[in-house]
Amino acid sequence: MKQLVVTAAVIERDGRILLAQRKPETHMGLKWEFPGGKLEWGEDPRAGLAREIREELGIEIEVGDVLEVVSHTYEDRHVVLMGYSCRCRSGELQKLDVQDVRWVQPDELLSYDLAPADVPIVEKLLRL
Ligand SMILES: Nc1nc2c([nH]c(=O)n2[C@H]2C[C@H](O)[C@@H](COP(=O)(O)OP(=O)(O)OP(=O)(O)O)O2)c(=O)[nH]1
Repeated sequence: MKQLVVTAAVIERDGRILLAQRKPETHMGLKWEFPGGKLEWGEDPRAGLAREIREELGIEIEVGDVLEVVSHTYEDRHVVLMGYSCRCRSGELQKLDVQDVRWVQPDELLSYDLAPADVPIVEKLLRL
């Protein structure tokens, strides 16, 4: 089984959180998640997360503290998912490598069809 280290951005703006929908042809296709992706070998996690967000959404973010770290085993892979609190710095949101995006009120996050590994991150967010 492969093991992936994945970073995810919990981006807050005006009290709402950004969710992204995965493209249909990917693992967990059409599930909603916090945008981000796999780290490259040797890459600093915050730099890797800023890179992924630039590539997927065309915006620059400020990556803050770790919100939660989740270990989740899917059928074919073990994912270590690191969720960071983030803010937008500049740029216009574009759907460069995501199916869709949505700014969501925190109390509505759990009504989305989330990637299962993301649920503990949402629960942590809701406890804060
Ligand atoms: N970016 C991101 N990925 C997540 C989250 N939750 C979660 O389980 N994942 C999983 C889905 C994927 O297996 C992996 C991230 O992979 P990715 O987004 O970089 O790339 P990918 O679809 O091309 O992956 P792959 O099929 O090529 O292995 O982590 C999340 O909140 N954000």
